[in-house]
Amino acid sequence: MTQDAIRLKGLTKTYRGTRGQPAKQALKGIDLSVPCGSVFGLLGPNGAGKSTLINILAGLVTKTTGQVTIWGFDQDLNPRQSRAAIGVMPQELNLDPFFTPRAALEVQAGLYGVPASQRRSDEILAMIGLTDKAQSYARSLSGGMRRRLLLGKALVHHPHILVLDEPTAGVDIELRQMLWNNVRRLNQQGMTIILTTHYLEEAQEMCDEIAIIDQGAVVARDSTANLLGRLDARTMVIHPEGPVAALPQAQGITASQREDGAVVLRYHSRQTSADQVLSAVQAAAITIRDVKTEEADLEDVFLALTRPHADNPERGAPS
Ligand SMILES: Nc1ncnc2c1ncn2[C@@H]1O[C@H](COP(=O)(O)OP(=O)(O)OP(=O)(O)O)[C@@H](O)[C@H]1O
Repeated sequence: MTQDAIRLKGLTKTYRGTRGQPAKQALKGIDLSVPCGSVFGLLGPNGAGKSTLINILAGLVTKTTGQVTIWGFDQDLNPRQSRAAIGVMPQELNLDPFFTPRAALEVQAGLYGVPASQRRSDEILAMIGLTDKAQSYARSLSGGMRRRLLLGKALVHHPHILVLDEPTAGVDIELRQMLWNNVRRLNQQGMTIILTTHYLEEAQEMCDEIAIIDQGAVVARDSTANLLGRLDARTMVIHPEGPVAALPQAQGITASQREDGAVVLRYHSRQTSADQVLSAVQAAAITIRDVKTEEADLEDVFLALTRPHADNPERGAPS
């Protein structure tokens, strides 16, 4: 299958105002495609519209206008097939406290019409590390175990696409690693993964492609590598051998000195090469004891794209 796992065209959502509140347009015409087999990150500040988007995909929120195609099925024309193609691990720990993990998986499989012969509850329990808790009440499970059970529930109907809404918010390192190992394995087996996260480092590490949403619109959508390449701000930090008489001076380079004596040189790699920066250092008669350069990370890109100020050159039309 070469087509997109998800395709959104002109997707809008306006929540009706309640109790005198004005209506809120949470999505303002989203065009977005998620390639099959990718790990796709959906990022954005609080209130950007990520949950609204995910809930529309999951069939939990009704869109206002636009077209949603999931695994080739138009959500309006083929609601059953499009729902069957996607599994969602929600943010909230909404589990029935009186169900055991095994029962929760079986009931969920029943809801999706998975015949008993095709259910894989034991396999899923093993994968999420809950085999020995299979018969315990959900209310006796720890927060981490509940989260794992939610992942299991999202997988009962063998979906092509797995959506994870803030899966690692507030979880410990062990659980985070377990989740990511599972996600990587599922992706290697061909599953398309869509995830929202507040941990940009995590998105940088996990996602091949990223869309950044801000105020209901896509402000960037690119491969993670390209997004990182977009910001060409560089910092070179030089630890000099001895005291510095004068800071380097050259066009395109902003030099400053830290309290520990290190000289910090900021430049843009598209205009100034590292070689030119080093020449300026030499010209200032600074002997280098140690040098390191720092590149922009996803956090820098994210801030540059979602900063609410008008003087934000990065914040242009979506690519
Ligand atoms: N049921 C609702 N009724 C009215 N407004 C809503 C409703 N749900 C969300 N909104 C508003 O729509 C906008 C987008 O919210 P949404 O929850 O989709 O954002 P988000 O990006 O998921 O944020 P967060 O990261 O904080 O979860 C916000 O302004 C929010 O207040």
